[in-house]
Amino acid sequence: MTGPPPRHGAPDDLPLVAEEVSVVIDGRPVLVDVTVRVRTGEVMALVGPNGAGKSTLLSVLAGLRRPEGGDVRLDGTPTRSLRPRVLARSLAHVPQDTALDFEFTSRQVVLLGRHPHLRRFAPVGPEDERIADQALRDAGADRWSDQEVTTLSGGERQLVHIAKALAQEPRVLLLDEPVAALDLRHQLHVLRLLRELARRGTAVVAVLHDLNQAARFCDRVALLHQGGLLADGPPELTLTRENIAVAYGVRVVVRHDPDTRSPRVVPLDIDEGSGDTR
Ligand SMILES: Nc1ncnc2c1ncn2[C@@H]1O[C@H](COP(=O)(O)OP(=O)(O)OP(=O)(O)O)[C@@H](O)[C@H]1O
Repeated sequence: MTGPPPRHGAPDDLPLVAEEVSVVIDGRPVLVDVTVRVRTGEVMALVGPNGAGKSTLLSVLAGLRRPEGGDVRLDGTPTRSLRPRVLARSLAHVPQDTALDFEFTSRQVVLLGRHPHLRRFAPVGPEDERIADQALRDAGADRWSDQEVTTLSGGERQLVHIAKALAQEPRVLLLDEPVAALDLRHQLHVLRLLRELARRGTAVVAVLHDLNQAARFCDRVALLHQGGLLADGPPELTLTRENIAVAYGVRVVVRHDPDTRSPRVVPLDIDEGSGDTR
């Protein structure tokens, strides 16, 4: 496993903070006064209906989109004042769309994750290669190391992009639907990997659609609804029948699952007249 050694005793460490962030696209408010504090050693799920603003918020957190209002700070410094290369030494972002149209092998793509750490124009060295190979193994993508990424399946490509982010050895890891294209085994592999990264001191934020995965694998769930945070806290406090009805317009029951020891959301029916109908 790549990454920093386990860190203990810093539960209040907040490397990345977004304060009252607002985003307007084509005159329409997409995020409204959203405050998110990303904690070291924690896996945070970002959930919410389609179009709620999850990817937009993630790209704001990643410093890829400048918000119209509010501020994002990395270790207290506004991300807008950091050069992308400097930001990339601390923060990695795995986008939803991982399509690539250049003829790189998986290993070459993963080695790109080392570039923020290299001196300008310096080639990758043996240590970078070791870290990249370890990242490929950790992500479960080493089988395709020498295969061109344009020839990979969607799920294989997703794992390679996760490996690239691991090779960056970030303190903050942001992932947009990281398990969306993966089969059951690879979903579990990646979700367990995120937990292990958090245990070793990484701050992890993942956009997820599966509320039961969020409940089981995440310490905290932030529920976005119409561009605002409807709830933010431990899964059992955010994934309630009431919150889910408001956000998704779906009637559910929430049970305690004795096998996973976490809340389990069972959808019953669409609740006509409520939910995100923007
Ligand atoms: N470039 C853009 N131009 C116009 N509208 C946009 C643009 N980017 C985002 N939006 C709108 O902003 C809203 C939030 O989009 P976003 O992708 O953040 O949602 P999401 O919660 O990630 O959705 P999903 O679960 O479907 O991926 C949507 O209504 C979307 O149509």
